[in-house]
Amino acid sequence: MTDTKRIILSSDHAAIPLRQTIAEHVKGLGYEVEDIGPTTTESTHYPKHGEAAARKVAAGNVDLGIILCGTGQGIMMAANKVKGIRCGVCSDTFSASMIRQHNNANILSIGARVVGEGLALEIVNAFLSAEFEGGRHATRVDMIDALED
Ligand SMILES: O=C(CO)[C@H](O)[C@H](O)COP(=O)(O)O
Repeated sequence: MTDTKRIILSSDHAAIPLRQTIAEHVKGLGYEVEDIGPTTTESTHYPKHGEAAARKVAAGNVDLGIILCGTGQGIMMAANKVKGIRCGVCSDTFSASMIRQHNNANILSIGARVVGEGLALEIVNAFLSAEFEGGRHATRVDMIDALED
């Protein structure tokens, strides 16, 4: 495990069982997990759940986030509207490593209607075990962040 300790999770109604499975998995890896729900399967709106997790990551209350909706796309779009957030949707382990190594992503988004549980856990492992490489990638990430100003 890297120095990263605190992980926040959120989702909409489409991803509750997978989110809870990921939360237990991440706890088992030794991370401190804050799962901000929701816990009922009542239909809800993914932008507010993406925003809630993103604001905590952006504020430095946690180190990284994992967010989910049906496709992972809508909640990613919402999270990326919060200043300081770099969130990517991943359906494969290579991308999950690369969004950390090259893009310094601070939130991973997963589509619960896209990937099965086994692959989702591998994606989470890849994201959490990768580290930002800096160097030329830092220049490019700085350029992304400058677009917020
Ligand atoms: O994937 C999503 C957003 O990108 C949502 O989970 C999805 O749109 C929810 O759909 P429904 O209300 O039909 O369950």
